[in-house]
Amino acid sequence: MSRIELDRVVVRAATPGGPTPEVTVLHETSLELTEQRIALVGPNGSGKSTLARLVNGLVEPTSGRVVVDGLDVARKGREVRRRVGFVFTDPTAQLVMPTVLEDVALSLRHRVRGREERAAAAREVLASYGLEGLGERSVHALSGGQRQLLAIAGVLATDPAILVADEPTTLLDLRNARRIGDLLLGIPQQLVVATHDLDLALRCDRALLVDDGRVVADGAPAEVVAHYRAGAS
Ligand SMILES: Nc1ncnc2c1ncn2[C@@H]1O[C@H](COP(=O)(O)OP(=O)(O)OP(=O)(O)O)[C@@H](O)[C@H]1O
Repeated sequence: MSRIELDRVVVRAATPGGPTPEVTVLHETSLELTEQRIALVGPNGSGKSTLARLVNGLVEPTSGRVVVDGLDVARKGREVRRRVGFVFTDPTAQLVMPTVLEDVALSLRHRVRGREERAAAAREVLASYGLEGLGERSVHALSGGQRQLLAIAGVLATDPAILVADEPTTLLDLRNARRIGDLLLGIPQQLVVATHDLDLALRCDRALLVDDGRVVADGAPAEVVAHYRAGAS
């Protein structure tokens, strides 16, 4: 299993024109994440996305270090991004090619050389996610559930060691949320998922409750979710 370490990480952001010149988005945080499935829960604006984005360098610490499988994210960003796949809430953020097949083929570009071989491999990927027959379609002509499935298929096709997902089920109906949740919980890679879907969090191995830029509870999901629910009632 992979290992994600945060060593005294602080994230501050400039707020030009705001009441203060900068805000602390994440107060000093040290963590070691070695479980297979880790959920980040907490209210809107608490810092879950920030924590998730630190793992692949989309957010840089103001101070402290983030280390992924021994690689310092600030120094080895490219290698880290190869190890860490990232899934966004809105899949259109990461579907960039005109058709479904081309999009998956793009994800396979480092692993499969040759146009024909890549197209064949992309078709296999689509079939394994139940998206066969949609290869020639525009990514914009898919349902929300199909689009999120395609985005995850594309990221997993790059063969990452870790998958970080930022609210991957927020835009989906119950059935698709469940389907995507089942898929994410079933992958062999380490999963870090920021989510408001407490059923999904409860099915993880560890949960962290983030509130106002601090990890305020950390441990077994049932306890952490109960703590979160008690605070919200
Ligand atoms: N670059 C930035 N500049 C200013 N403020 C920021 C910046 N990035 C994040 N913040 C603020 O930091 C806080 C945490 O944001 P973050 O997106 O991590 O929260 P979140 O828990 O993922 O929220 P949500 O559940 O609504 O997606 C928010 O108040 C946000 O406005």
